[in-house]
Amino acid sequence: MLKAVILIGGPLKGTRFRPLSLDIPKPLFPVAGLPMIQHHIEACVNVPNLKEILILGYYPTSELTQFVADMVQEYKVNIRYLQEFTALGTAGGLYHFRDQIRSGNPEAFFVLNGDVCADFPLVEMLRFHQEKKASLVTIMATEATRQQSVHYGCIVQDRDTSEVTHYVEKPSTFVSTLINCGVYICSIEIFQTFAAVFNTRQQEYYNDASGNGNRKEAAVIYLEIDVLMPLAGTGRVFALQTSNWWSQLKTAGSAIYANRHYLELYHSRHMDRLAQEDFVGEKEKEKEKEKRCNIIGDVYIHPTATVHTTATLGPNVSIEAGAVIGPGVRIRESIVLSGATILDHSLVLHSIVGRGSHVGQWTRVEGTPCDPNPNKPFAKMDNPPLFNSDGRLNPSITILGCSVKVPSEVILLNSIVLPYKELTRSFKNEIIL
Ligand SMILES: Nc1nc2c(ncn2[C@@H]2O[C@H](COP(=O)(O)OP(=O)(O)O[C@H]3O[C@H](CO)[C@@H](O)[C@H](O)[C@@H]3O)[C@@H](O)[C@H]2O)c(=O)[nH]1
Repeated sequence: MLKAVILIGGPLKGTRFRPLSLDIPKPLFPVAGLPMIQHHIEACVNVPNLKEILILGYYPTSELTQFVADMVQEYKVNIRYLQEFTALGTAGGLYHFRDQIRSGNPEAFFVLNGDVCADFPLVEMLRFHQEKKASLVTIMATEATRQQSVHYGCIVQDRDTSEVTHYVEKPSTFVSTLINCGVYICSIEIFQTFAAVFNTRQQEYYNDASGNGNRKEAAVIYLEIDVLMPLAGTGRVFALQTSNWWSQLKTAGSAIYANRHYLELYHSRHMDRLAQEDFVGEKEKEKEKEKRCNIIGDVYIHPTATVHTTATLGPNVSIEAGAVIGPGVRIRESIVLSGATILDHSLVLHSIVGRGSHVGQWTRVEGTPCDPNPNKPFAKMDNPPLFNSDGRLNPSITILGCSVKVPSEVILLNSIVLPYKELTRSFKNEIIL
């Protein structure tokens, strides 16, 4: 039997996702029509013999209750949210909730960072992990560019055995272009390693009574620094390199990128989720066309959204529940959240329109894509800071927080608008507080 753990962190961790994480916990932000971590859950339920999914974080339980209930209903699998009493690090929660993870005697469990998106090769990882009899942990790994690799966990691997011989978490100088994707499968014996780290921590904690404020919280354990780094080179950690699509999902800009890739994955797994003509039977096609808007490429439209027949959506657009899209509207590479309204003939490009926001007529809402450099093989998304060194806003996607009002006939370019703001004019490269 197998289990899976999804690490979602807590409210303070989602700061780069503001203003979108102000009204919804970041792990529940919808990408391609599903809350971000529902994609993880879907990948997990497709693994044969996986009996339980535990979501670990330090968000208040009330923020996850409805989501967990919906997931249990949808996938008919045990799913629970376990709240850490404080941020315990990427392995502190695994150790703290060890009894819940070990109950039922699983042979192994997956650990997935909640802030990555991917075509998760979980079944392949399981097979690989089972072949490597000595393995305590198998890491999903991918190739990055030399420059970008240092922002990730870097892996040196024996090419013949796939053993991880050296591991450095976010090194200050180049180590390897093979990086940790934040997705693992662990044998149950890993808890002995966690226990050893925990006990050492306890000792350090009680030995350091200096009161100088440097005392580390005894229960905090980082999987990467406290477990993977010391285990590398002992023959107990392996890495499975994948060429599947993978990215971090740290910023709102990366949500647009993730949206595009998850929509693309629906081609092979969930054609029913894509608003396309292909899957309408020949006979119905003409009838359907009459009431459908114009769809270009991959588009997701929630069944409760209303889209005017003269609107044109796509490619790579998600329209969430209850959104209203007026006549002649054009939307590309964007996410329109629930209850938002886009009035007649407006244009939305590379943007996220927040929950319940309102965009007037003949208005242009436009951002700059933050895609990986297409000319560099293995390039990942950059996660640039909000401001560059001259104090200027780095061009990024345009984001409207929840319940923002944008008037008719204005242009909003590369801007971030905080929730509940009523704009009265055009803005360019600004954060509107
Ligand atoms: N439950 C819980 N989850 C946590 C905690 N701290 C972080 N997490 C979750 O663990 C994941 C990774 O945490 P970060 O601290 O943000 O690490 P990172 O910078 O993303 O780096 C990690 O992921 C990279 C791949 O995306 C890796 O390359 C890198 O080695 C490392 O594992 C995120 O989903 C985050 O929400 C915690 O205290 N408790």
